Amino acid sequence: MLWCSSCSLPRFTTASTLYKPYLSWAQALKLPKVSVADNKTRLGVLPEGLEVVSSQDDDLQVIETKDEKQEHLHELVNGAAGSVDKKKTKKIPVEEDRSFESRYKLRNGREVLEEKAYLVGVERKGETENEVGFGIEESLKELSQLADTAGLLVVGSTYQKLNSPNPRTYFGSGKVAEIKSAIHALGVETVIFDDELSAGQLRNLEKIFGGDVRVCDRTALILDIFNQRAATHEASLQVALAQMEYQLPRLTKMWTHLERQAGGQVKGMGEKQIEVDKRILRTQIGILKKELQSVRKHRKQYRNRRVSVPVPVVSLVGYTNAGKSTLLNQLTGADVLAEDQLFATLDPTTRRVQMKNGSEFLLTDTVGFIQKLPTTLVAAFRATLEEITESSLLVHVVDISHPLAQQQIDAVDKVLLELDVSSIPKMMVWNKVDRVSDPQNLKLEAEKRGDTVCVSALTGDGLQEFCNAVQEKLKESMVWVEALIPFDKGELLSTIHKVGVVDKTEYMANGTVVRAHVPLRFARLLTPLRQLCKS
Ligand SMILES: Nc1nc2c(ncn2[C@@H]2O[C@H](COP(=O)(O)OP(=O)(O)OP(=O)(O)O)[C@@H](O)[C@H]2O)c(=O)[nH]1
Ligand SMILES: [Mg+2]
Repeated sequence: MLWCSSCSLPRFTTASTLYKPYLSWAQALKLPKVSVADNKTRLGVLPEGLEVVSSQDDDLQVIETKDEKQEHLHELVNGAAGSVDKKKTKKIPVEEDRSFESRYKLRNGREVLEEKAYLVGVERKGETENEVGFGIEESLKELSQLADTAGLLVVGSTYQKLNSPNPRTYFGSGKVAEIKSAIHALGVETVIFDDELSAGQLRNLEKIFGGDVRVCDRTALILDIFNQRAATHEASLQVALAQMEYQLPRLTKMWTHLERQAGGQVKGMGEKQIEVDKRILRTQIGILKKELQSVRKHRKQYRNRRVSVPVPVVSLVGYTNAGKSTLLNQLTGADVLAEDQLFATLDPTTRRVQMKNGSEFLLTDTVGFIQKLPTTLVAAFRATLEEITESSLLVHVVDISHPLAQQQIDAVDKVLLELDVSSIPKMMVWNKVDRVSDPQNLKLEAEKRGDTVCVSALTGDGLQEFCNAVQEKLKESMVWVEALIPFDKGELLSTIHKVGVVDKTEYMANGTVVRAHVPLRFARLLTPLRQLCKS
């Protein structure tokens, strides 16, 4: 994760040339961004190996005595020393003796040292789970996966029961002190909160934790992942927009250090600077929105062209990591990136699925959802998600082998509600059945529910049933027609086979009688031929 060198906010890099307002401290040092062995040492990865940039000799020692120090730290955190509460501070399982070398990861073609991260969450008093049913430990586990996806190394986590967060520091002073001693003992570089923090909370916590320790929240982490993964121009623009909208309210008080430096004699100087910064950011937001509009216009034209052949569009939606891209790849031979990480897909990909009976539908893979999805992101991705709103059928893909499958379903339904797609027919796919202990029983349960199919996108099990179910479901949004197609209009007949669901064809002396479900727009085209059939 990169950080702004002049303020306490995460620095979001982006492919967009429009947005490069800040330098990270690593860039300021003209070094590839790497992590630190403790709070003072800065290391640069050079082709020849490690170079210690810090001039302090004792920093060198820290690296050499790493294992010893690590042991000592474990003692500290596990309660042998220091004030860390054994019950509430839990180490997320990581390899105990992860060597210094193994912390190196290849990212964007460059070897970098993983930053050490510490996770912090809150359990509301009287609530054992949040609004979509995630308990605090489950939510922290997911946060840990997010951190891993972002390239961070989670070394510990903690949570506390609270009535309501402290407006200044989120937690009370006792808990903040406890976190401080834990993160210093572990040599943590980034503290990640599971809930959104205000600008003031971010600044105050960084001040208390001191040194180079950075504080961020779940939203910033997700934005960072999206930023790393945005592959197309449109995705980069959307993420940049979401990042700026996230930063705008957090600029408050960023410049108050100017007033302090001037001995308080230039009161209001910080205020003015905030206004200037906000204006610059707003201007950049405006430029980005315009650029996005033009990119979207272009995409819409392309989509309209596609719509002129009325092949039904089926959209895959679902929780991140449910297996949407794997399903698309299996059915269409596409090579969309599918991996065991969160938010592997950001851009919608559409491919044609051809059935054995000649029917076709277009299958669209979309960005995955997650609980506590930042509203700024939902808004930024609304245009991409337009693909969903214009589809004939939504297929909700669920990782049924996940212990929190039901909670994930609820979280997806919540986002779908925000997108206002209730009028579009929906069906459910229980994916990853190869990982459940009793697939037969699961299949019976799915049958009982209706509109639910069990598949394994990985092994291909159940894919034929899935396609059949999609066709049945698509019929709901189509109209029934009976038409006489003259023999010289053979191409029309093949289009009916492609875009509709044909029930029966009968060859007559003057043409072919076809009985089928077809999309409404196409049925209108067939009106004269339907009359022929009746006469
Ligand atoms: N065992 C098993 N693993 C699967 C199956 N389907 C997908 N996976 C694995 O689950 C992981 C996530 O799959 P993706 O297809 O990337 O999931 P996604 O829903 O597209 O995820 P996002 O793009 O992050 O929203 C990958 O490691 C897949 O190999 C399945 O049916 N069985
Ligand atoms: Mg995907």
